[in-house]
Amino acid sequence: MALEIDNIRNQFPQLERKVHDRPLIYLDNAASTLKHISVIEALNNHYTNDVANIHRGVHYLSEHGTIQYEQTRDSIQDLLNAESRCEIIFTKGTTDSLNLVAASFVPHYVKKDDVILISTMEHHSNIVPWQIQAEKIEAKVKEIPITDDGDIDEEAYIELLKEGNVKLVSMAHISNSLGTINDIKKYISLAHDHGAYFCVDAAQSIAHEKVDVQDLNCDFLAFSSHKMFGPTGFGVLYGKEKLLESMPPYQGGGDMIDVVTIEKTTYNELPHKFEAGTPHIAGGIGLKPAIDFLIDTDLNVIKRYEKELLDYATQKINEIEKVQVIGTAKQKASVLSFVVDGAHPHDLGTLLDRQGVAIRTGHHCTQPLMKRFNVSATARASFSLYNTKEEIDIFIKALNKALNFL
Ligand SMILES: Cc1ncc(COP(=O)(O)O)c(CN[C@@H](CS)C(=O)O)c1O
Repeated sequence: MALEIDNIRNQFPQLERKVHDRPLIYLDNAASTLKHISVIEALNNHYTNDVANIHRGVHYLSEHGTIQYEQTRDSIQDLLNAESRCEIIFTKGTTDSLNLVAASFVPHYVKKDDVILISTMEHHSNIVPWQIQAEKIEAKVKEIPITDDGDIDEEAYIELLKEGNVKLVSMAHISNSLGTINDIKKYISLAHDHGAYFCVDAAQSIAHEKVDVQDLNCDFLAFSSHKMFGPTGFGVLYGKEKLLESMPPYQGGGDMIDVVTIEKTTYNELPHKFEAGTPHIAGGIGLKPAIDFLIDTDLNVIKRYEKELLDYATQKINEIEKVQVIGTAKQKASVLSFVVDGAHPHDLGTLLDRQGVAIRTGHHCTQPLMKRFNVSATARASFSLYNTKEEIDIFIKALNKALNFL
């Protein structure tokens, strides 16, 4: 089965627009993807016809909204092949999900001098929450080094596990700065062999390849709605049921309680124990059509197509003198980071923008990784299933024009 690109592109209205009087060439999908038309329609319909609070109302609008919101949970359970719907916790996004695990799991499972392992390539939201919690209990956050290609240094990883006291490993499935696809199924098994739990940052993989949490056997997995064609401000934490049952609540408030007295409170069952207060109802309802679109489009087909785009873009950019691609792992997803001698990424990004091409420039919230490669920033093009080789040709032509200008 091949992607019908013209049909796909017609489902993303933003592709119609121009910027600086040029057709938009949107290559910043690792930051946030465009929104599928069904998501836009669902949000508009909700705010036009169905607004009400959910979970506690006894009137039609509240019950209708609750059913729609909870249908998203069922869809995510299917998407992830999770054993139970109560393993699907709704959050504000990947950052919130990782902070939830750090705030609730670490104080309960990690003690003084224990170790939390993260890799050099991690996003700041998969570094700082662990530092904040580890500091409180005098636990240690240690770094899994990466190779010059941007792969996990597997020997070093195993040595760190063998040193003992590792209670948790937290790692990106796919690097947002390098595009490296980590062999997390192997790394999860290694962590478990050494008595450690494993948290997967799936922010960059959920919309680019099939993620099966039972096959991976991960303990936690986090991702954001806005990186999979859905609304911003909404995300998911998957956690194994037994683990989530054993963890204290993340935040206190409405919905997460059973009985409240001034002296003491008992908590609601999963998943609600971790979902305090009125949630982003529209975000939850708006995410379901995005999931339906992903499942209907077939993630294996998406992965193959995006690999074609990445290989084409890499081949074309390598023809430009002075360009150095950062991130040359054998297994890569649709992220192309590069630097050019004598041209600051921000200048490149600005000149590309003037030609209608949207890429990301900067450290991409991965400052330890930038230091590892001795750069302060990179320019990053990131692709999705609605991008085309013709757009890549426009990007490369615009890049050459920018370089001639600088
Ligand atoms: C691997 C990874 N992990 C966590 C996050 C945070 O996602 P939030 O939805 O912001 O919570 C991101 C978001 N990376 C964006 C913004 S810096 C990028 O341009 O690369 C990510 O890529």
